[in-house]
Amino acid sequence: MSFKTISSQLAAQLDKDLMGPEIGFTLEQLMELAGLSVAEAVLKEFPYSKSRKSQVLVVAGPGNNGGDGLVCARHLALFGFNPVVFYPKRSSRTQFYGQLVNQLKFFQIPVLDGDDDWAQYLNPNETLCVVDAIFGFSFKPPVREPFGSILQQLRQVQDQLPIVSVDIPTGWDVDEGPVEPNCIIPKVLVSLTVPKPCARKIESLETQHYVGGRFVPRSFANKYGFEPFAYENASQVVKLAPE
Ligand SMILES: NC(=O)C1=CN([C@@H]2O[C@H](COP(=O)(O)OP(=O)(O)OC[C@H]3O[C@@H](n4cnc5c(N)ncnc54)[C@H](OP(=O)(O)O)[C@@H]3O)[C@@H](O)[C@H]2O)[C@@H](O)CC1
Ligand SMILES: [K+]
Repeated sequence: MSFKTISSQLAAQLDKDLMGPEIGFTLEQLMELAGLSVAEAVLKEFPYSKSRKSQVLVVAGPGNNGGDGLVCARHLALFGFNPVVFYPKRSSRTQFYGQLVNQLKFFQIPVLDGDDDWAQYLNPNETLCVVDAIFGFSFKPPVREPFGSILQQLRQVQDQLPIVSVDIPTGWDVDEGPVEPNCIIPKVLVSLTVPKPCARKIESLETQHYVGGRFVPRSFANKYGFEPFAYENASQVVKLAPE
């Protein structure tokens, strides 16, 4: 396997390091770059064109993975797509999520909550892809509602409606991969900063693998045991060659 991975524990440690006193990134900075990188991966895999449908459904979870989705939706709108955000569980953990929702309203991007009819957007004739920003590296199985039934509905349409997973395919064990039955299989995985071990379980024929979250220098990458990824020019994502 040509790409290095780091465990979920080390990923959380890397996150803490980046936002610690020495380096001092804010969560908002990292989330902005993470969300932008996912939007760029969507643009590369599903090029937006005047004629083709351009609706993208972003399903956002209650944590920072969800926050990445809220940021991604805003950049998708700027890229010319028509995003719709389904945000069923809004944790009031940080007031920043509320600001991200205000920005979506500012862009007139619909933000659906738990009792809206979100499934109407699972129509492959209207929607280009679904961004899975439900859970990232803090997912602990088994899935708790309402996300179990949400994942079931995504699984049912995934062959017609491609899923783009942010950092971790939701429902997969971060280190072991799809251990639970009936996991989703994303068409695109955008690993953030560095792939986690579950990324080894994607099948390159089925899933295109990008790395995004371009915010660490070589020295920091090496400290965590990986080489910086070969981003081109100003691009915020790099596509990893299929194995
Ligand atoms: N440097 C980086 O890499 C950057 C990382 N970033 C992003 O942060 C992500 C990690 O974010 P995170 O730590 O907030 O956790 P995340 O995965 O969103 O989920 C936690 C939430 O899910 C919930 N939950 C958990 N299990 C559940 C279950 N079975 N069933 C139901 N609910 C469950 C849990 O609820 P709780 O268990 O607390 O009640 C909590 O609310 C990371 O993957 C990347 O995308 C970028 O933003 C910035 C740069
Ligand atoms: K995800």
